[in-house]
Order: sequence, then structure tokens, then C-alpha cells
Amino acid sequence: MVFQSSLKNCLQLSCILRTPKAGFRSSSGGLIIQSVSNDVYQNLAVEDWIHDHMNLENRQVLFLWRNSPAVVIGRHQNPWQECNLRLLRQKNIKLARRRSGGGTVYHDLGNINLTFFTTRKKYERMENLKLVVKALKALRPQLDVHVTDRYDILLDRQYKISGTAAKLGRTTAYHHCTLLCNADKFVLSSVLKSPYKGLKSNATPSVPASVKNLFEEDPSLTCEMLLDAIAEEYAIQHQIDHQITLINPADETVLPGINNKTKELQNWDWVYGKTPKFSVSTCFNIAYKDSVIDVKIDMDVKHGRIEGCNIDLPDQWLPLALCSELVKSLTGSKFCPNETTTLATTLLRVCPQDDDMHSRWNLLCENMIMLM
Ligand SMILES: Nc1ncnc2c1ncn2[C@@H]1O[C@H](COP(=O)(O)OC(=O)CCCC[C@@H]2CCSS2)[C@@H](O)[C@H]1O
Repeated sequence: MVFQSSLKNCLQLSCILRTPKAGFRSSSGGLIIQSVSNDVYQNLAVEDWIHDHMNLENRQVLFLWRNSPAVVIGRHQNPWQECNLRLLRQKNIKLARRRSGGGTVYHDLGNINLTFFTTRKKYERMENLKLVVKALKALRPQLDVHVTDRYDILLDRQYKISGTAAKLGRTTAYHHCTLLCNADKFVLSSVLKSPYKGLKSNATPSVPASVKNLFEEDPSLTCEMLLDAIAEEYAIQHQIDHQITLINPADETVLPGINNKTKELQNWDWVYGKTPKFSVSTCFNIAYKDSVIDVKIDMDVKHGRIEGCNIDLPDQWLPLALCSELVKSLTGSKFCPNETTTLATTLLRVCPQDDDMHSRWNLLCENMIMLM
């Protein structure tokens, strides 16, 4: 039953989307769509698709979506500076770079995302956020929620429950925001901590805040209730049916070209390679046999690739020639543990057949990889 109605709605949407200038009078004013996917890349691709293909002149669109665990960085941010990439890999949490600016947020199924699409002229973040606040108040009048001048929504005057970002195109625009209902706050705070100390960059830094889930204020609230309340308020304000059209972001028949957009968003060159140039200066100790040596590393990273590298360690510990080989092959390679592991393994073959040397080499490379 649910499947049938969603399919029907998608076909209807397809018709609307494919005839962008047709101006369907029946649904002019607004359209509410919800993704059936929890994949962050697919959902960000839907945003791109609507932004690139839909005529928003006579119809504004509200897109509702939720993701399985993911960290979403802003367009001009540095993931090494914003989060703990090793923890992300360990916990299987995806990392995505969105097209809009602003800071880094954590998503899971306890977090709702709302995207308000309009023409560039009608783009109005404050109005959208007031709509969300109104929906929350309609659901639970006792909630103390308000919008700040930086477009966060705060609960009880101090806890952030929603963060905002936006993308302004030539003719169309979108404003998207999060809403924390019941996200894992422990994971949120642990993944949004960078282990780096000596990282220098001009990338946009995030603005950390104390966050709270709406569920903590009222345990009877669920994401579904919040989504419904927001859709209801949007429908009232746009004088449209309170009907949510389900959309499958993998369906090329409805959204032609969407899968390429998804792939682009998953690509290393987009997620990491778009990072503004940065440098890392750090040191670590290697304990080997009875001694501990100090290693100092300096690296310049451009487009996510090592542009310059200096490894400073005692001469007698590793032959200078070997160290230069490492520097040489690191230069131009991705600042990424997988690539460095491959490179270190390849280089090991040119290393003298000496167990002691191999152990030292492995220790140095392991520590270098840990930095990435
Ligand atoms: N899910 C979520 N919601 C609200 N606030 C969060 C969330 N995750 C983390 N944070 C807090 O916000 C700051 C970063 O705040 P900052 O103001 O720097 O950045 C933002 O708010 C960006 C919002 C982007 C919204 C998009 C909508 C769809 S895709 S992502 C972070 O350090 C945490 O303290």
C-alpha cells in the first residue's frame, strides 16, 4: 500500500520535474518530498538535482531527509581540522562534503534535515526557521525554542538543536538545516574533535556549541512527529495539501543523471581534495629496543595531496637515503592512510634486506599513517 502510493507520487513528481516550465496549477505553491534513502551522498545528490533541474518560479519545495551516521562538512572546510577521521573509519561513519558553506555537523537517524528550495529572490532563511519553530510550538507549546541571529535554533536559550547553511545559485537557492531529535550526543561530540594540534589552514572553522536533543526535553517526541508537524506547517503556509511525496534518490527514471551526482559527492577528490591548502607540523616518539627517538614532521597539503614533506629524525637511526626515498614518494601522493600504506609497502622492497631496518621502517611508516 505504502509502496503503491509512493510510486504513484514519484511518477507524479517525475512528470512535474520533467516539464519544468509547465507550471502544474494543481500543485503550484509548494511541494513536500521525503527521501526513502538514508544515504548521505544520495540525499545530497537530490539537493543538487533539484537545484540544477527544477523550475522553482511557481513552486517552492521542502525536502525532508535523514541519514545513517555521517559527518557533513561545509564546502570550504578541512576534514582533518574538523573531525577525528580515524574514529570515523573505525565506526564506519561516512564523511561528506556538502555544496553549501558553514560548519561541520553530525547526522544519524535521530537527526532530521530540512531543505527549503526557492528562487534566489524568494530565499528567506529566517522565515523558514520561524516556520520550524512554529511547527515545534504547535506540537509542544511549552517548548522554549527560538532562532538566533546566526540562524541557529536554540532550546532553553542555550542549547543548539538546529544549524543552518545555504547555497545561492544564479537563479535558484536553497537553505538547509538540521534538527536534533534523538541523535547520539556521545558519538556527535567524539567524532567532531580533531586530534591535530599543529594544523594551519585558512579553511572555514566550525563554531562549536552545546547541543541538546528535543527528545531530552520531551521523551514522547519522535522524528516522525517532528517531520509531520513541519510538513503540516509548510502545507498551511503554502496553502497546499499536507501530502508528502516519497522520492527514491537512486531512481534515474524520476531524476535523470542523479547517480552521477551521487558518485561525484562520494569521490575522494571532492570529499578530501577540495580542502583548502594546509600544513601540518607535528612530532611523535618512537620507542625501539632500548631507546626512544623524536621524530618531527612537516607537511604541506594542497588539494588533499602532500606537496612538500620534511622528516626530521636522528641520522644514525635510519639511513638518510632511505628517509629521502620516503619523502620523495610521499610528495604528490594523497594525504591518506591507504595510499601511504601501499607506498610504504612498495618501498619496503627496495629497503636493505635487514630485519632491524625493516622494523624501524615499519615503525616510522605506521606513525606517519596514524597522522592521516
Ligand atoms: N546535527 C546537528 N544539529 C545541530 N547542531 C549540531 C549538529 N551536529 C553538530 N552540531 C553542533 O554545531 C556545531 C557546528 O556549528 P556551525 O555553526 O559551525 O555549523 C553548522 O551548524 C552547519 C549546519 C549545516 C546544516 C546542513 C543541513 C543539511 S546537510 S548539513 C558543532 O560543532 C556542534 O557543536
